Amino acid sequence: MTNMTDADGFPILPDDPDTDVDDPARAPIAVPDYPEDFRAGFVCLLGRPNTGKSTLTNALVGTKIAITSGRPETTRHNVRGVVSRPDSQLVLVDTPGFHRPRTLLGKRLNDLVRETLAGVDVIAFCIPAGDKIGPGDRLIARELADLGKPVVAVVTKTDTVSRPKLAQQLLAVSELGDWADIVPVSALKGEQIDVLQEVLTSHLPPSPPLYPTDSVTDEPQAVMVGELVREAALERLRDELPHSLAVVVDEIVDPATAEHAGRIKGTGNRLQVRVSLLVERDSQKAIVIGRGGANLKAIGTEARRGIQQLLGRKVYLDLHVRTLKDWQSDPKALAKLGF
Ligand SMILES: Nc1nc2c(ncn2[C@@H]2O[C@H](COP(=O)(O)OP(=O)(O)OP(=O)(O)O)[C@@H](O)[C@H]2O)c(=O)[nH]1
Repeated sequence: MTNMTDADGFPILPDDPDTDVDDPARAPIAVPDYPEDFRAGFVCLLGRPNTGKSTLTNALVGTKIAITSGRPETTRHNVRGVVSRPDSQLVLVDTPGFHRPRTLLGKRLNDLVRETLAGVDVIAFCIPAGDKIGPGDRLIARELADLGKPVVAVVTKTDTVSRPKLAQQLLAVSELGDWADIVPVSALKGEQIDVLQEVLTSHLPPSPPLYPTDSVTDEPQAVMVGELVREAALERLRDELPHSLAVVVDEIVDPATAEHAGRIKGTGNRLQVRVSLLVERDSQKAIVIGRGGANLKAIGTEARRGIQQLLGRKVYLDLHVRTLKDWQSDPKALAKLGF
């Protein structure tokens, strides 16, 4: 390594002819010194909806970055978290659930999953300890067998079953495919998380760190803010609006640095966050707003709490409900929403 450093004190790395410059995610970044045997790479958490992928991502990274909820299919973005340790860096890609395409949105999600898998070093296939292995799991196992990548079978939610049941499930999972390893974990209780970290890291290639070693996620702040709002909305609306809700962060204005400082009266130095909740029909708009605005108020309160925790400062959250007709089946609308 060279002794030259940039303005922030990071060493400036020499050009590396082996670097795949076409893939920005693989390009080395300037980082403080790292050991020669450092390992780094991407891991993708995969599994049917509701198998605990988001919760496990959060447990591995140690900070809330992916959304979780009791409802299936809540993860629409590939949220990445970075686990940095002295000898390794694990970049987590939390994928949307694998499911049969219903709307165009469903189809896009599956394409996204396959695209994601092509670029990772190791795959973690999540199967809950208490769920019977079904056709969905077999479908995923078949797809994974052809990839030629190491797959670690992760038996999740071990706190929900007895020891004998867990032993049975481990046996059933071992018969489902040819796994590099099988690791039982409870993300909720924090059990075996370190073991899973070790096992996943063992499948990473030798590589310099891929991200600054202090970063938790590479998701733009706005996406994380949007996910927190969507999580709060899904929790509040339960069965009323399963899949027709999208969230767009219109604007995040910091009065301390913005040119038009203090645009909203009475909000002081709070960060001003404007978010639109998009529904497909006007009737759904009424549901989101609720009687006397009760739903919107509750969603705002819950989301603001999460955003303040995430950003570590007071936030003024401005929520709008808008109708964008049939957004789930409109490719232009989908592209605009980042799908
Ligand atoms: N008891 C228990 N519950 C868990 C555990 N991990 C996740 N859960 C619960 O299982 C449900 C689904 O978890 P998620 O992490 O949202 O699952 P997911 O696979 O990311 O779901 P999708 O985003 O729909 O694909 C939530 O209610 C979690 O609280 C665990 O270790 N133990």
